[in-house]
Amino acid sequence: MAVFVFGVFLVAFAVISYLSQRSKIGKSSFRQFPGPYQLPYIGRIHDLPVKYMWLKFFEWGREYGPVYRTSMMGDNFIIITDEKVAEELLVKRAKIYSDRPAFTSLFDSKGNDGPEGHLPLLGKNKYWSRQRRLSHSYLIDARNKFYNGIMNHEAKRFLYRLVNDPDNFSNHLENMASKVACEMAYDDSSSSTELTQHSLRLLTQISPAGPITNLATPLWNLPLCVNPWKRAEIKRHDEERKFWKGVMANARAKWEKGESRNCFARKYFESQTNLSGDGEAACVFGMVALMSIFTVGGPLHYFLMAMVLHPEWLRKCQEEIDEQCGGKMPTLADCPRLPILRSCILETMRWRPNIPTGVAHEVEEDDWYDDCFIAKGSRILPLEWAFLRNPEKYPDPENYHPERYLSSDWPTYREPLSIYPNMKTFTSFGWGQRRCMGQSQTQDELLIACGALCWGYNLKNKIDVVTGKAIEIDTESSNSLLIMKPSPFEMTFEPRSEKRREVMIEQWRYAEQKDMEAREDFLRMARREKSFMTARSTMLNL
Ligand code: HEM
Repeated sequence: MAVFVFGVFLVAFAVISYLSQRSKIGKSSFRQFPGPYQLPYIGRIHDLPVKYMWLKFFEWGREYGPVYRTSMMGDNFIIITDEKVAEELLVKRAKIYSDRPAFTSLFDSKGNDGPEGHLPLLGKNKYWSRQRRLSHSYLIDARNKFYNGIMNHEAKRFLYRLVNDPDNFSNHLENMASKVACEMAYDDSSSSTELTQHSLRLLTQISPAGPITNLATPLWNLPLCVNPWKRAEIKRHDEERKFWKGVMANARAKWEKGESRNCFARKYFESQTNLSGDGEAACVFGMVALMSIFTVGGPLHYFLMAMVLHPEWLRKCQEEIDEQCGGKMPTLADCPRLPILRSCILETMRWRPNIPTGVAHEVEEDDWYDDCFIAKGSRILPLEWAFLRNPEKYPDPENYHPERYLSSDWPTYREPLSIYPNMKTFTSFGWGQRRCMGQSQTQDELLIACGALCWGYNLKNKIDVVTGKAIEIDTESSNSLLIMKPSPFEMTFEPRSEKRREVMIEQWRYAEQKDMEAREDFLRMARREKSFMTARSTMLNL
């Protein structure tokens, strides 16, 4: 019976959406964008591979031009493959191009029913606007006041872990990013592993390669008793909220005892905000923390890969660091003197972009571009993979060329090298009012982490013990989630010298000891102050 009802529903839905699409387009005397022939309702969903979907979009871009249309399951898509068009629509016309499309396999992803959602996925509503403003100001504050120390500390831990357990590098680098995020949000990194797990579950849930309901969207509306996807999402959703609210409650308890150091939670408890309460704040900080794991982890994986494949660039980074940082691990203060390192990082992110499909915006009103009609509700996809493979801006785009930022022979070269290249205008961070808020954090964290890796290690292919030959790395194989990460690969981390190995061990032991002492000193002071305040108020009440 359920299958019959579902079948009727599907057919009715297909007919209605086909007719409404036709009537809308028919109403307009304007041209339509070119694009592949669309089948009623399903559009071209059958052409889109779940794996590496961006490659198909890229191929269509070559066939149909810089802006083309397609559709899937009743949703219209406008795919942009030229950054000038993205600039025109998503930045200059941001007023109507800053909404987000709904994610079918999440409950109320746009936040129409309340504020406790996922900030990057919220529609353009009052919750998004206040949460964005708040997190933006907290991230700036963290950059100015305290995250440098956290990043340095975690980079030292990372290098130390690689000395002892190099084969597990992928987990170590994600854990480093997660610990930085947890410290920034809660002054407590003990939940970093759990945060990473929640990140992966959410990322899977919203990616085309996740549950089938992301593509076969009508399945999401089946009754709960025959809907395993919705039941799984209820579980994931509840566990995620329980986790976020749990860490927030711990942060509040710590703050109430006066034992919380600089972090987002403390700033929130101490200031007036227009959030609705701890529940909303828990979601904002949880989400910002969660956003920083795979976004930083992906480029770090690819940086390692690039350095193994291009030892000449590793050597150049090492020479630059040795000359400019006085034999020490680089810090943010060294950034202006490290253009080669910055170029290698940026080129890594161009060569293997983190979010290759880009993140879709939704247009709120009917609009026209170049005489072509864009219907209200269309999803606008700025195809990042295509922007970063534009041969005019990035000659020989398939290959790794950090020199494109270092030599005036290349179109992307810009002076002074103490400032450029940087990530400020890099398209990967999105567009207009929805542009990423983590760009500075990414730039700083990658500089510290990649700088530390080059300073500490020679990065090489792993040698097969049987054949004695180098194990090749497949640079094209990756996950197919919204945030890209390479398929597992092997490599060798060889300390640059025995002395450097000892320094990496010693500097972590020292940093760990100092961190423990700083925490204990802070606690001692906090407790002393608290007992002083208690005694004072008792005296005043006498
Ligand atoms: C390589 C690193 C990163 C890349 C490539 C990246 C990319 C993006 C992109 C493409 C968007 C959507 C922009 C749009 O809709 O036009 C976005 C949004 C966002 N990013 Fe990032 N991101 C990165 C790192 C981070 C980090 C570390 C954080 C954490 C602080 C972060 C927090 C956010 C937030 C909160 C949004 C939502 C903005 C909104 O919807 O208003 N991102 N990011």
